[in-house]
Amino acid sequence: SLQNPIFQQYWGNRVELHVHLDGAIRPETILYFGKKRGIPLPGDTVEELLKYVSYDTPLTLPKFLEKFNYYMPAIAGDREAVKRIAYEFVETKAKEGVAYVEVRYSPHLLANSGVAPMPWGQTEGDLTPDEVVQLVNQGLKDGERDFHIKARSILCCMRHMPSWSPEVVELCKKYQNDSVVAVDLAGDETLKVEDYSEHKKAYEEAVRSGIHRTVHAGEAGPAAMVKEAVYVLKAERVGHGYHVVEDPELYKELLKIKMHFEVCPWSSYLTGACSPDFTKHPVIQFKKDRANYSLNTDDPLIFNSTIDKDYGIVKEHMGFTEEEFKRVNINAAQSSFLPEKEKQELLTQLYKAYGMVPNAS
Ligand SMILES: O=c1[nH]cnc2c1ncn2[C@@H]1O[C@H](CO)[C@@H](O)[C@H]1O
Repeated sequence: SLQNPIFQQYWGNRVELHVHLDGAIRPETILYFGKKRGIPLPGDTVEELLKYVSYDTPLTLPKFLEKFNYYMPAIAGDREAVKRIAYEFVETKAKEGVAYVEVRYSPHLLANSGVAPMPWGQTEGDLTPDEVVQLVNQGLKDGERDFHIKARSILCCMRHMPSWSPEVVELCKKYQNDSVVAVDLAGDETLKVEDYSEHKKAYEEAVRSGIHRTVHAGEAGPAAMVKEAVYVLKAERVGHGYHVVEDPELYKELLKIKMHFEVCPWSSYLTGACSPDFTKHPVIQFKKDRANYSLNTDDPLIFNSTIDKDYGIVKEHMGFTEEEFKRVNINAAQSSFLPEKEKQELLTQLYKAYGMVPNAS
C-alpha cells in the first residue's frame, strides 16, 4: 500500500485508538510459545493455525470471541510471552505507519495468579494481573525506543467478569500515565450481567481518580447500550457505537457533544455488528454528519488484517476521500487519552504532515 498514493500522506502519521493486544498477536509467536511450553494448538504452522484462529465471513460477536480460546493458553501466564507480544505489537504498528497507538487488553486474561476464575483452564502460577501490566509496559517502552512511535495502553474490564473491575481501575491508577491512559469495558455486550453494579462502581472510581474512560457499546448491542455507556458509565469515547444511529435523538445529542466513536470497519463486518452491505454502514452517516470518529483494526490477528484493510474498505465502498482521512486522524489525535501537552505535540506533527494550518479541520 506504500505504492497507493492515497495512503502516502498518512504514512507514519496515522492514529489508532481501538486495537486489542490479545487480538493482535503474531501467529509465529503463538506457535513459538505453544511449542516451548508444551501447550497444544490447533495447528503447527502459521497457515494451519490461522485456519482456526482467523476467518473472513461474518460470525456473531460471541462466536468471534470464542476464537481467543484457541491461542490464549499459549501466551497467558508466561512472562516472556506477555512482554514479547507488547514489543512486537509496537513493531507491527510502526510498519503500518501508525504514529500513535492506544492498545487495550485485560490484565486478568493474561495472568495465572490472583485471578478467579482462572482463565483458559490454566494451572495456578505466579503471574498476577499487576505484573502483567508491568510486563506490557516494558514491552511497549522497548518497542517505542526501537521503532520510534508512541504507544499507550488501556486496561479492559470484561462484561462477564464484574468482580475483576475494581482491580482493573486500581491498576489504571497505579500505572496512570506510565503507559496506561484509560479504562475500557469489553466482551459480549449482549450478555445479561447479573451484578452490573461493580462495573458502574469501578467507572465511578475512574471518574474520581481522573482515569479516562471508553466503553464497548452499540457494537452488537442496541443504542440503549451507548446511552448507558455515556450517561451512566461516563465514557468519553465509545468503542464501535454503530447502533447509536438507530436512536436519532441520542445520536443528535452525541453529535452535539462531539462524542468520539472508535469505528472498526472490517471488524464490524466479521462480528456481524453491521449489515454485510458496506454501502449501508453507519460510518457513512458519521462521515456525512462530520461526526468525531476514528478508523481502527480491533483484532488484526483474528481478522487477518492490517490497518490498510480498514482504510481500503471505506475508500472502496464508502467514498472516503483524502480530506476525510485527514479529518479522521486529527479527530483521533484530539480524542486520544494523552496528556494535553503530548496531545498538542501529536496534533502539530499531523498538521505538518498533512500540510494543514492548525485548527482548520
Ligand atoms: O470487538 C470486540 N468486542 C468486544 N470485546 C472484544 C472485541 N475484541 C476483543 N474483545 C475482548 O476484549 C478482550 C481484551 O482485549 C479480549 O480478550 C476479547 O475478549
